[in-house]
This record gives sequence, structure tokens and C-alpha cells, in this order.
Amino acid sequence: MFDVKNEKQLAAEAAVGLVKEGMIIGLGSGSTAAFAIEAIGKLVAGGMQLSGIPTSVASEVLAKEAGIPLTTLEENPVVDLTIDGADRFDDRLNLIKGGGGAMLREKIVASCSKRLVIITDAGKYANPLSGFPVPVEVVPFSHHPIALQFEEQGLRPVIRQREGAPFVTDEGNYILDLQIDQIDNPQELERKLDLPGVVGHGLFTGMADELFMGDGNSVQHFTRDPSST
Ligand SMILES: O=C[C@H](O)[C@H](O)[C@H](O)COP(=O)(O)O
Repeated sequence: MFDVKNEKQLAAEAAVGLVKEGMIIGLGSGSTAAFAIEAIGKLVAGGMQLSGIPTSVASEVLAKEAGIPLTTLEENPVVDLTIDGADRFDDRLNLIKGGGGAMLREKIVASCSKRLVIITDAGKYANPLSGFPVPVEVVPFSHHPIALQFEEQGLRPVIRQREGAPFVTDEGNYILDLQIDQIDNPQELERKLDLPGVVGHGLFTGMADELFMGDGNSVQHFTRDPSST
């Protein structure tokens, strides 16, 4: 049995090999992205000039600890490279993200990025996407009617809880986790999620350019064919 942490670290370090002097870097969220933030911090400590845009409060804390100078999308609306984790990915590099609830800011930063590089351990591959709920971020005012509509569509929403109360995202919203067994058509599902009160969700289709997957003691590299989504 290979060490999942080691796979995450190997993938993160491979992706950080793409970081160059002067870049604006999107800093992903989660345990795999944390390894990337640590490795980017080492580049900064070694004298490389760059700036980071964190995708969550937790990543901002890690980035500050690592000594990475931070910037914002107001100052730098174009991000050179974003390195982020994922909960599942398929053959076309469609993703499920948001296990930690950070998918809204992650998708905003990804959409501003010239290059989105995903880093995972080998357990995240699932083709078709399956084995992980799809998180949908909703404004609290709307969570009940949206949950009813999702139920009617057979999407099996469950409100995410923490310590007996709804989990609250960095943006002050709630999350409905859709318990979908298997996603045969991610684009079709995305269209179903577009309801008033939904501010974002963890399905990322056609966004990831590349993916590094730690696999035992090696790393596999995948690139997305832009003509196939
Ligand atoms: O909200 C969390 C993010 O989308 C993470 O990138 C994702 O959940 C993967 O996290 P981890 O690297 O901890 O498995």
C-alpha cells in the first residue's frame, strides 16, 4: 500500500516545477495544495520573486506562514498559473472539487488563470466521475427551495453540517452535497445546477489544462485535449 501523503507531495512538487520568476500564482486549497504552497514558499526563500493569490482563508494562512507575498485579483486579474487539488478527475480532466468547501473562490481564480494545473494522489481518478458528492454553494436564504428542486430531479442533496449546524463557506454561504452515484454527462449536470440562489459548485468541466497524479513513488502527467470536454 503506497502512502497517499507521499503521492500528494510528489504531485505537488512536480507541479511547482512549472513556477517561474515573476509569476502570479493561484494557490489552491486542501491537503495536496498545502504541499504546493510549502514548496512555493521554498522557492521564495531561495530568492524567487512571485506573488500568490490564495483560494481560501486556510490557504491564505498557509501562504503567509510560508512567506509567499500575496496579491489580489484587483491588483492582478490575470493569473499565470494556478496549482490546485481535486476530489475526483476523469479521462477528460473534468473535476469534482470542494471537499473542503473552497470551490467558489477556486473556480474564480481558475477562470482568471492562463494555466490550471491539478495535483492529486492516485485515489482521485474515477472515469466516469463517481464516488464523491458534488458540492453546490447556495446563499442561505435559498437553501430550502433549492434542496427541494434538487430532490425533485433525483440529485439527492444533503446540507453539509459541521458540529450540528450548517457548514458556512468563506463567502458566508451553505453547501448542498449532491449524492450522485455516477456522472455520465458533467455538462448536462452543470446546466441542472444553474438555479437562482446557487453561487457556485464543485464541477469543473473544461477548465483543467494539466494534471499531475502521484502514483506510488512516481508521478503521472496528463494533459487535456481542448477539443474533447
Ligand atoms: O474545497 C476543497 C478543494 O476543492 C480541494 O482542492 C479538494 O477538496 C482536494 O482536497 P485534498 O487535496 O485535501 O484531497
